[in-house]
Amino acid sequence: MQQTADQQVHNLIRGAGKAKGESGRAKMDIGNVESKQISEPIISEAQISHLALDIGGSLIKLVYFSTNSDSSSSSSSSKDSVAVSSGYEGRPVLEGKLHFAKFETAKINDCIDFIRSKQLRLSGCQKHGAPAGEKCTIKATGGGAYKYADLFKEKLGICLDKEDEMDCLVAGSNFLLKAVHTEAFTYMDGQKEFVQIDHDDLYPYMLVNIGSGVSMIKVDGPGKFERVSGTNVGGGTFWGLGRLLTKCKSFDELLELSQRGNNRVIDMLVGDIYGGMDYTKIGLSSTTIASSFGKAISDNKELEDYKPEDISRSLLRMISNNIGQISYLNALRFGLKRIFFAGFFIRGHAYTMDTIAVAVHFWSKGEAKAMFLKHEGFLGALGSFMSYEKHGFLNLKVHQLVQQSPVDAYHGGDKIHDPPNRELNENRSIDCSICLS
Ligand SMILES: Nc1ncnc2c1ncn2[C@@H]1O[C@H](COP(=O)(O)OP(=O)(O)O)[C@@H](O)[C@H]1O
Ligand SMILES: CC(C)(COP(=O)(O)O)[C@@H](O)C(=O)NCCC(=O)O
Repeated sequence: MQQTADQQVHNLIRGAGKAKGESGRAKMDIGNVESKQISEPIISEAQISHLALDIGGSLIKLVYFSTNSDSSSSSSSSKDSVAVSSGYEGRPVLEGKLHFAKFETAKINDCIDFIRSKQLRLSGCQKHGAPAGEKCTIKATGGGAYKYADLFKEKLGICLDKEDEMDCLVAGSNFLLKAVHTEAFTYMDGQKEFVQIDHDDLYPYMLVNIGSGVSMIKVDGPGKFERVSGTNVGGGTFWGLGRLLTKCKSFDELLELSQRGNNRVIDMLVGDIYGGMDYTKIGLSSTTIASSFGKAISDNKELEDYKPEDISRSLLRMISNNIGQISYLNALRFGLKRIFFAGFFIRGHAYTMDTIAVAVHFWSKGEAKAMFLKHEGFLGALGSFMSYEKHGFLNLKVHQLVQQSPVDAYHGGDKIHDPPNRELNENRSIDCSICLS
C-alpha cells in the first residue's frame, strides 16, 4: 500500500521491533547532522543496528543507527547499558543517532572491514529471537547491490536485500525535505540561504542526482516519480578526466586545485572570439564562456604547459554548467520551478554550487531555482534504510525532529542565512531516539 510522505516520515523504519518479543513502535528525534569519510569507528560502546547501503559507481554510502551509551536524558536502565528513558506513550526510548559513512567503491574491502569491525548487531538484518544461522540480510541499493552481492555473502555472510535505486533516491529526498528543518538551501555569490519547505507545497519538483552519472527525476509525491532524463557527463567524468589531466591523487585534491585556478586561461570566451566585445544582439557578454577548453586549440601549448589548477577549474565549470543547463531544460519540459541537486559530486563545494545555480538562473531567466541538500550524497542510502519500514522489519516512528542549526547561523523570515564559505559538510549525524515496546 502506498504511504503518504507524512506517513513515511512518521514511520521511518521498520525492522527489529517486529521481531519476536518486540512488537513496539519507535520514534526518532533528528538533530545534529555530521558526515564523515569514515575509516575509523566513530562510536564506542554503542550498539549498532539497522545498516543500509547504497553502492554506487564511485562511492559506497552507509547509513546506520546506533544507540548512545552515555545519554544523560534517560534513566539508563537497559541491560546493555544503553540509554533508555520512557517518554513516548510509556514505551522505552533508546537514544541514538543515525550515522553516515562513505567509502570509495574501488576500496570495497575497507567498507567490508568497517562493517565487520563494528560487529554490527544487525537488528534489521537478523530478527531478534531468530534461530542462529537464519539468513542475515541488509538493505542495499545502487548497482553495487547486484555487482557485489556475492562478495558480501562470502566475506560477511550477509545477503543484500536489493532496493531500486530511483525509489531510494526519491524516498530519501522526500524524507529529508520533510523531516530535516535546514536541509535545503540556495547558494549564490558565496551566500548560502536555507529554504523552509512547505510540506503542503513540496510537489512536484525536479531531483537531479549527480553521482558518477546524472539522473533527473520528476517527483510528484511519495513514491510517485518518473526519471525523465539523465546525462553520462557527471561526477565520474569530472573525477576521471580530472585525474588523467592533472595527476591528482584524490577527488578532494582536484576540488581544492579548482579553487586556485583560472578557467579563462583555457576556456575560449565570447570576447576572445569577438575581439574583446560583447555579442549584445544575442545577449552574450564578452566574459561568457563560448567554448570550454577552446583556447587549447590555438594556444600551441601542451598539457604540461597548463596549470593543473586552471584545468581543474575549467573542467569543474564545464561539467557543473552543463548539468545545470540540462536540468533546467528538463524542468522546463514539465513546468517545474524547483530543482534540487544532490549526489556527492556537489560535495558542498562553493564553485560547483555557484556554477549550477548561475546556469539555472541564466537559462531560466531567473524563473527557476537551484537548491542543494545538506545530505547531498546520502539520499539513496537513506531511502534504502527507510525501506526496512516498508518491509515490516522494524517499527520505528519519527517522533520529533530537532535539527540543530549551525551555532552561528542567523534565522530571518523564511530563510536562514549562513556565513559565506562555511564548510558545508560539517555536522552531519542525526540524533534519534527509538521508542520500543
Ligand atoms: N572521496 C571521493 N572519491 C571519489 N569521488 C568522490 C569523492 N567525493 C565526491 N566524489 C564525487 O562524487 C561522485 C560520486 O557521487 P555519488 O553520489 O556517491 O555517486 P555514485 O552512487 O555513482 O557513487 C564521484 O564520481 C565524484 O565526482
Ligand atoms: C546508471 C546510473 C543510474 C547509476 O547511478 P550512479 O551510480 O551514477 O549514482 C547513473 O549513472 C545515470 O543515471 N547515468 C546517466 C545515464 C544516462 O541517462 O545517460
